Amino acid sequence: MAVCTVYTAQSLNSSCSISTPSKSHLRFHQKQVIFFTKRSRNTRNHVITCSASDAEKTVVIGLAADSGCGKSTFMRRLTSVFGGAAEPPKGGNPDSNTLISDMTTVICLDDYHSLDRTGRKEKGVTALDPRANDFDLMYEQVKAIKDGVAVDKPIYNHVSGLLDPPEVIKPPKILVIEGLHPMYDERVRDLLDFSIYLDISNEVKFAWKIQRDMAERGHSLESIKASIEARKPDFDAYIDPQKQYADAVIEVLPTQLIPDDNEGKVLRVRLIMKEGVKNFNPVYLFDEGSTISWIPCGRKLTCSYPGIKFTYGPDTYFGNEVSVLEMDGQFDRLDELIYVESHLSNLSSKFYGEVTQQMLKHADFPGSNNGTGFFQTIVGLKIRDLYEQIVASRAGAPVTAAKA
Ligand SMILES: Nc1ncnc2c1ncn2[C@@H]1O[C@H](COP(=O)(O)OP(=O)(O)OP(=O)(O)O)[C@@H](O)[C@H]1O
Ligand SMILES: O=C(CO)[C@H](O)[C@H](O)COP(=O)(O)O
Repeated sequence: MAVCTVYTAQSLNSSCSISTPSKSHLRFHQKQVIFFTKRSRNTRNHVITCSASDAEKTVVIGLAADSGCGKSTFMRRLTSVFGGAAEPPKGGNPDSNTLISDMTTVICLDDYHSLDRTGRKEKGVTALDPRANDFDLMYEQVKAIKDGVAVDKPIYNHVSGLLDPPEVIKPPKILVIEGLHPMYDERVRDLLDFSIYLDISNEVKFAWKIQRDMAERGHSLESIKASIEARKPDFDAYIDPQKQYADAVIEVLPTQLIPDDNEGKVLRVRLIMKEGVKNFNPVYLFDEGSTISWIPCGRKLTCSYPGIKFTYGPDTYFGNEVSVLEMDGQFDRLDELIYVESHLSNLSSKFYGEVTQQMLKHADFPGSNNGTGFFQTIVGLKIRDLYEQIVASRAGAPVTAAKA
């Protein structure tokens, strides 16, 4: 008996084909709703390909980071740039990890855990281990969404530690896949139009974990230390290496402005931007390509100890040419951020002061007084610009026939 799945096409122009062992290659022109047999053990060798017209294809963004490293906060800043509030699917599983707004759908890759909490314990693997994740399904579903086809995505329930029944994800304008492994599998990586890695140094990760898990969740210092230590080998093996593939990396380190600081409160944040990425022009300070060091604490920016220092310049990162914008220190007054903003170029803002406006709007989010919030907001604007460029270039280009 064949297993049937309903795929709803986003676009009236979606073009689909199915190749089966018996009927070599059938093509469909999509009208509204299509019923297809899904590739399964019972329908061996059925391959279904279905794509929206190029102009309507979903733009896919990857955001990688370890747990507790600011992905949700970044996503809230990003969706705000697009103007809408993101909410879980209406009427769905209350423990869904998905967030939907007018323009964006954010899915959490934890939903592709193939082993639930008990399964991982029995097999002695962590959630970071590729063996605990279903990359084939992740690839098939992200590809389907990119091609304009809705999917039944599983849900990993963080409350129960179980895999819940799936939820339908319809193709949005922008799909963000966030989690531990968006750039781990080459097939998934190739689907990304832009990728970001949040690289939080161990010292800072520890400080944030203590703040959240001790203060907000009642965990003990020892248990937090033990959990970080237990994850570290797999983090080093499977998560950290993904940063080499990212188009932008936000690196968060302890400050260099306070000698031997180990509090992790004042941060040095580096925005590492790959050169030559399609539809992405790195931000620069004063003079593109030059090496600049700037302490803006004068008449226009209030700085208390230890002050603020910006640096900017070209560098290499995993063999790639990059531009790096760095901010060490923190802002005293967010409204004065406009002074810094006005010295940066290629921000992709739509009006003078947009970065400052976004920062003021979310002044209560973690990291709003330092480079984490500032650079996350800038990357949000760059993603909006990338999306608009992709859409504009598709609109200008002749519609290509879908490939089977
Ligand atoms: N920029 C920041 N500055 C200070 N603390 C931060 C910052 N970003 C995140 N945090 C701390 O880390 C915690 C986790 O942040 P967030 O929920 O955004 O991370 P996450 O990667 O989505 O976590 P998880 O994967 O566990 O859901 C926050 O509650 C806060 O304590
Ligand atoms: O690394 C993680 C990503 O968020 C989680 O630890 C993983 O998803 C397992 O979740 P839980 O601890 O709720 O079972």
